[in-house]
Amino acid sequence: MSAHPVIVAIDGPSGTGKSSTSKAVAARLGMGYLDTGAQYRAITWWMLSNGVDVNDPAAVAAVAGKPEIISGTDPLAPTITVDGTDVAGPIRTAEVTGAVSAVSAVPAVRTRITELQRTIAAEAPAGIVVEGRDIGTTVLPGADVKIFLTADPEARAARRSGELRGTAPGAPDLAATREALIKRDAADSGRTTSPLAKADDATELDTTELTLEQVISWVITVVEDAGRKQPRP
Ligand SMILES: Nc1ncnc2c1ncn2[C@@H]1O[C@H](COP(=O)(O)OP(=O)(O)OP(=O)(O)O)[C@@H](O)[C@H]1O
Ligand SMILES: Nc1ccn([C@H]2C[C@H](O)[C@@H](COP(=O)(O)O)O2)c(=O)n1
Repeated sequence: MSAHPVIVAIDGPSGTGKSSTSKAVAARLGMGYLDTGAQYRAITWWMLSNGVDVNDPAAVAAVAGKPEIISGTDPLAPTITVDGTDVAGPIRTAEVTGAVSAVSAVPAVRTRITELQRTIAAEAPAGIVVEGRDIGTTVLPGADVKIFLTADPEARAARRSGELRGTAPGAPDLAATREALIKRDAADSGRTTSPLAKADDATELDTTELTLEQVISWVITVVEDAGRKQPRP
């Protein structure tokens, strides 16, 4: 038996497979799952819905504490609400995707969301897989397992493009998708506060040539090894 519930941090750029991998690992190991990108999207959705200028950091900071964001951590049915409204669909629109990097760069937003993330992780009874951009570096620097997923932009764009074509008529083509994800990664890596970065003690896995199932199996092995290494109570 583990001394404490295992905490797993999975970071990386957009489209590297963080969500798909984290959900599957958490489901198979009976752990919780937290999509931190969904939280930043939720606060961005609230700003847009309330007429806040998302390109004005002071305006965003002034109201960052207002929305109540609640994340459900069942990996088989993750949920996200803002002030009681289910926003799982609306946070995936192009408008939110286009604004989320600006909103998530505001320090007051990061402080607020980081606090939520730490509380959720600390209260997860069976451990949790938390995925995002700064989990291993800033949110949970003491995580038991830290993984940083990468993949080349072509592979990531092809994955995203296929996904968008399946769900959105008139979705952008491969080149536009590639440009958009490179632009978002640059904004997320270039911000001053808690940028997208690999923690020094994270293990990097390039998923370009791997199937999703291969990535999931590799992560499960790493997590199980970490669980075995924990001191017995
Ligand atoms: N190794 C893989 N091989 C092929 N397709 C993959 C692989 N990993 C993930 N995918 C697919 O790529 C798409 C993007 O994956 P996912 O949403 O998990 O990435 P992400 O890193 O969480 O992205 P974001 O940060 O933008 O939310 C999904 O359609 C997923 O099924
Ligand atoms: N830990 C995190 C998670 C996400 N973000 C920001 C930056 C991303 O572009 C955006 C959306 O994330 P996605 O849904 O694509 O995973 O949220 C962040 O700053 N820190």
